[in-house]
Amino acid sequence: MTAPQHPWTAHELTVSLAGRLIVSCQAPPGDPMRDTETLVRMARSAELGGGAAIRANAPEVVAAVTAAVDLPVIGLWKDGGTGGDDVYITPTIRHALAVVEAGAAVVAADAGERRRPDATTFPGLARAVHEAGALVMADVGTLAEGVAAAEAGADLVSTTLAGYVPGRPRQDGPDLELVAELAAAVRVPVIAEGRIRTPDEAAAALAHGAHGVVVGTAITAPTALTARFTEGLGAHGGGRGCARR
Ligand SMILES: CC(=O)N[C@H](C=O)[C@@H](O)[C@H](O)[C@H](O)COP(=O)(O)O
Repeated sequence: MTAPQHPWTAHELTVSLAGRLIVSCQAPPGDPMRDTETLVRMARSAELGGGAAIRANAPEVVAAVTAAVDLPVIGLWKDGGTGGDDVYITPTIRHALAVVEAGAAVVAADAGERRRPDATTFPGLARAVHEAGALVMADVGTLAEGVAAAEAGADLVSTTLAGYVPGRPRQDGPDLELVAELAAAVRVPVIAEGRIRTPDEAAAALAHGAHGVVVGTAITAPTALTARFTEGLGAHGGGRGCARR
């Protein structure tokens, strides 16, 4: 196994993320932004804007982003169904080691106990990633998952899956209650992630005990952001003088 290009210690990573922004540079399947060079440009913009780390999906993108920015890259590999029953964020040790091989300083992986394509468990995956020289971010959806992930050796616990897997309602904004509960329950840094739409919400996450915040859609997803505006216009009326409702 090749050693990662940026071998960060857990302590160094913790210090570098304190109170800071991690920018998730991803695009869904079929989106015009789902292109490695485009995602690299997003990552470089995020670095220029003061981001402290980049979150990126798939080995090819992780490798390209790692080569292009001077920040720690939190890599993942989405594979499989996204229906809530299956683990799709770095579901197996094979996926995790490919992300390490691509140069990620940190591997983000679903820490849940839902269905996986093989016999991988999150504790086994965390061990394998550590042995390969990288750190582990546990993507969790509930307090219990976060506590178990920290016990299993996760270096960071992130609220990535809150509202997307069973256990928590999906809110419009971030699940700040879960952030606070996790921060009180685990000793590793808690990262607030999921549906953070504004700088105020990012600051609120820190005030609720988050060590750092991940923002994706609100920074790097023009299709979703455009749809938010077009839906807003659709809901509140048409052009001048045009009463639509
Ligand atoms: C649930 C899931 O699969 N989340 C993914 C995890 O990598 C990404 O699709 C999100 O964009 C990321 O978590 C950041 O969240 P938001 O885009 O809401 O700021």
